[in-house]
Amino acid sequence: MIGLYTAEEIRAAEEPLLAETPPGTLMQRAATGLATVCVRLLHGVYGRRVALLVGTGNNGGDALYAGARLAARGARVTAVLLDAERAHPAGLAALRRAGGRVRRAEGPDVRDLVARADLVLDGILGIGGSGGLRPVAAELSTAAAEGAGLTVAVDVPSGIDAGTGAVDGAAFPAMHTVTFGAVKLGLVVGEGRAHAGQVHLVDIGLEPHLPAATAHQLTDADAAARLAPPSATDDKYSQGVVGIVAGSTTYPGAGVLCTGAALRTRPGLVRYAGTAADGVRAAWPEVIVTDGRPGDAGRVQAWVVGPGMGTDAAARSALDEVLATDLPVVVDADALTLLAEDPGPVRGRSAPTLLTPHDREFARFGAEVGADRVAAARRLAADLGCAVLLKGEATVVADADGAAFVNGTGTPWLATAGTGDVLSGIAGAVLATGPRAVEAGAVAAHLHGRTGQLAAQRGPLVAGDLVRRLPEAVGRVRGLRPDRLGDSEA
Ligand SMILES: NC(=O)C1=CN([C@@H]2O[C@H](COP(=O)(O)OP(=O)(O)OC[C@H]3O[C@@H](n4cnc5c(N)ncnc54)[C@H](O)[C@@H]3O)[C@@H](O)[C@H]2O)[C@@H](O)CC1
Ligand SMILES: [K+]
Repeated sequence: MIGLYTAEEIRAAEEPLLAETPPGTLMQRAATGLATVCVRLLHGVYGRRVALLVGTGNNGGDALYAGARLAARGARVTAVLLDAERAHPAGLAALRRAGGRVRRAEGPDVRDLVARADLVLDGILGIGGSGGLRPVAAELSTAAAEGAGLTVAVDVPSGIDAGTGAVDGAAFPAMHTVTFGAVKLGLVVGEGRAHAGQVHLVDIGLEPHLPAATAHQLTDADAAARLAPPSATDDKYSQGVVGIVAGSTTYPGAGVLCTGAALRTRPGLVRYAGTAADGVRAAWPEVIVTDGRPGDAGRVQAWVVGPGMGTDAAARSALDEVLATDLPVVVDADALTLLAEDPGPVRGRSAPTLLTPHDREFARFGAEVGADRVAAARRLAADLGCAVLLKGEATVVADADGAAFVNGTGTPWLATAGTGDVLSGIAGAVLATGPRAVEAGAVAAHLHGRTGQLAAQRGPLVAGDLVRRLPEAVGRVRGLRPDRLGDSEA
């Protein structure tokens, strides 16, 4: 698992490391790593035009020292100082010694210089920044984005909150972020995720000083450990039997998709109970189907309740029946709408329980999600005493004790009808194998995202494509490199 940290946690870990190393050591490590990534991304350095956007803190120092290294290798480097009197003096001297040029941010030609660069390094603000970019910095960031060159953020894209990913005003839009010591939470969630682009982690020796992370991102290997194939001694009952209560005569498709996703994730045995029984039976002859109550379906190890089931009295009664069991439950869609009216039955549960709201469903429980998505998921989880999977571009899963996961897989093509029904089916299948609810949610989100990426390789996807591609996605998750940070390179 990849640990995700706030700016405060990073600063606390840096203190002892700074004390035990000669002055400037960490900045040199950071700048060396940064320059190395830039060389790789540029596919050669000689003659390339590099613009450094340099703020007043150590983040600007990192950019200046990295720029000096690139200049020494023949790049044409210009540092653009946002506050000429307060730029890192030793970094400036190093850049000048290496043949780099230095200029102020003011002037009509600066925008052009930035837009024409092959590489723009954002050293405006690091983890010491607060609030959005000031006007000149914002204008130059826009020029960088509109230009033809690579945009690379130093440590964090300037203007994002490193701990939450919130953007208050303007922020630097990076294609790549080279981050130091540990991955900051704000690089993988909320608006910060889109601004960070691909994240590259540079080791500066911080790891021994880092606390145990309270937020993580799963790798493929982590997810694969929860998606192990059946052993030789398994039978159809021993792999986690899933019960699905989803779909209705009005929305049979939700039942078909949710059931199919559970079946394709963990094809031991899936049972279905609900009024979409005919549709489910026709689509999935492998499933044991009843049009009666959940209790009529037979024994299961976990329930999924909600997608397309409606919100009438019969749906409420089915939800209450499922929640009254001592079995793990995934609560989704219509069941969330019902639950928001009276969350009592979830508060009293001791078995693993996972709620899977999107933002509007989340708000029905009393508060908007807001800019800090991890905090929002933690808050609702603590309030209800269960795990909460908050869907989004980077899905967040949090537990009542504060443990959180931020998903790193997926594609914007997943924003289409029925993909949520697929996610809850996957989550039910994983939950039936016995993990904590928060872990099941994290594995399900990871696999769902990977399946989306796989299906999107062939163009636009619909939810049924996800169900079809799930077995292949499970296989790929088992086989991929173990050290990937979502789509990013660690
Ligand atoms: N502490 C260390 O040992 C290391 C720090 N490193 C770098 O240092 C960075 C942190 O350095 P700093 O603590 O100097 O912080 P920053 O480089 O983030 O800069 C903070 C400065 O910016 C000003 N500022 C804050 N918000 C602003 C805004 N919205 N607009 C304009 N100015 C604003 C502050 O007044 C302060 O002077 C890290 O992100 C990393 O890049 C690395 O060199 C590795 C080692
Ligand atoms: K930066």
